[in-house]
Amino acid sequence: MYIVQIASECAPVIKAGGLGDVVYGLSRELEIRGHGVEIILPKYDCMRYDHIWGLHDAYRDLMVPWFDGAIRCNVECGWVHGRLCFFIEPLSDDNFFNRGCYYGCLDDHLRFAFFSKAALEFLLVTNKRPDVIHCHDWQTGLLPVMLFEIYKYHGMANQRVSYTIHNFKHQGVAGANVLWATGLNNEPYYFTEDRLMDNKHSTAINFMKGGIVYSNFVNTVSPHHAWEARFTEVGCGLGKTLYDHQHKFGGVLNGIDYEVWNPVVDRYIPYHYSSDDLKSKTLNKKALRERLWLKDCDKPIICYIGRLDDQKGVHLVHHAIYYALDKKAQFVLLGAATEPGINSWFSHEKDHLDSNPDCHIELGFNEELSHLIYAGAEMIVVPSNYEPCGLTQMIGLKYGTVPIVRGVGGLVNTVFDWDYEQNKPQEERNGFVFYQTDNVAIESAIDRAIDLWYKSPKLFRQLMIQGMEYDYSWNHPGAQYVGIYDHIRHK
Ligand SMILES: Nc1ncnc2c1ncn2[C@@H]1O[C@H](COP(=O)(O)OP(=O)(O)O[C@H]2O[C@H](CO)[C@@H](O)[C@H](O)[C@H]2O)[C@@H](O)[C@H]1O
Repeated sequence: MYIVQIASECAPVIKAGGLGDVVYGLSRELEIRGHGVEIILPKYDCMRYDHIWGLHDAYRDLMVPWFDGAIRCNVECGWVHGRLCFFIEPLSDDNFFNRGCYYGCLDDHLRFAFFSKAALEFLLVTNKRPDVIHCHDWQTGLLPVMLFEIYKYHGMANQRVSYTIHNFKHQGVAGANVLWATGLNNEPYYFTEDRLMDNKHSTAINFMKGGIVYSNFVNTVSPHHAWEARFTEVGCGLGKTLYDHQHKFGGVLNGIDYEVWNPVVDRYIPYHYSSDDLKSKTLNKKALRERLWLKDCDKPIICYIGRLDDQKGVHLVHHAIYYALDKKAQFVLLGAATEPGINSWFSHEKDHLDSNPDCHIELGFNEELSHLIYAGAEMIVVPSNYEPCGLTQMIGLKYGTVPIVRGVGGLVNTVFDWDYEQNKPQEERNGFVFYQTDNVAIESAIDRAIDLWYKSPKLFRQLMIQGMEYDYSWNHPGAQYVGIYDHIRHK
């Protein structure tokens, strides 16, 4: 099959969070399975050019219709760790992707509507006719709308779209001007409940809803979150739309790329190790302490790695820091906040804890450091309010870093409580799970983990090894996506 992934991120060249990991890891798995894969991305000024090999012109002067005129684009292509990527660069005063950031601009809806339109134009004029176009998140939600309402009539009638939702919170809710910009000119036609009209604001359109309505198959990134999105408030207003389209909606658990996230081969950690040899994990712990100026002592290290965002349960992350320190553990946090309030809150905590020899707070995005933290820490907290899949607990498992998670979304599908899991025997349990959102809930899970570390080191070690032996690679999800592609191709 010939598959084109269209997304706003692809790790490690463009990565703000887990979306980037998934686009890269899934593409690699599909290639291993013998399929042809290309990836179309925006050409941001701030992407990691050092991860692109052989960047060169692929198409010049691509004219992309936009409002009453057109925007001229160049398309460049190069290899990102073996994956063929096309980067779209619009050349207009809008400067859509030359802003020193990936997201967070007031006109994000226009930036990514344009990107989706440009990606389709590029496929059209270069005669690329993929069997499946795989779109991701709200940024590309309008792409299937444009494909089936416009491009289908210009020679792209056989293309099918698979649409993956990584986060229901950000849906791309915008005014009608986007319709005019993208050539979806018939406003009354699109402004209906069964098409693009936002379920909460009847004067707005919703990109993600468009993706759900128009794509041939829609999925979110774990089976449990697929259920939550339909039946609870975490669908953020799209539950009814998902219900109406339930025949083509499901949950596919993400994988982890074990070429990138694997302590046996990880190129960012000083000591490689596997479940047979955990001594080298201790050497990484020492290296982590040296790097972050933490005291060398007989305490476990608990970490948090992730965006600092309401979704991630920042109040519990904050509480976990002080609670862990109180319970004779060290704490390392690596995170970036886009919201100014959360950013200044954690900056304040960083200043406050700066001289504490048991704690390090690193604010910002640092891919390399994240690998050393996964390798050096013994526990990772993931106290999310909601979590479509969650990659950090799966990476933690692979590195023998025991997850302490809140039982929501994909965390339910991947972490099984050492003490209380009913459906797995003791030798298949791999972490600690709590359910409520209050401090007491996370405290009791942290207590159980720290107690096991101090009082029963052999059992803690066994728990680490059990986690490392889980297979959360792309192997299984890769097969599921191929099944989906096959299904929609033959419909
Ligand atoms: N400051 C930092 N420095 C370095 N690395 C950092 C970092 N902050 C985060 N990361 C890395 O980014 C990734 C985050 O993965 P998450 O599963 O938490 O994704 P996120 O919530 O962004 O995405 C959404 O999409 C993913 C993919 O589908 C879903 O798993 C998830 O539930 C959903 O919310 C991990 O690889 C992590 O190591």
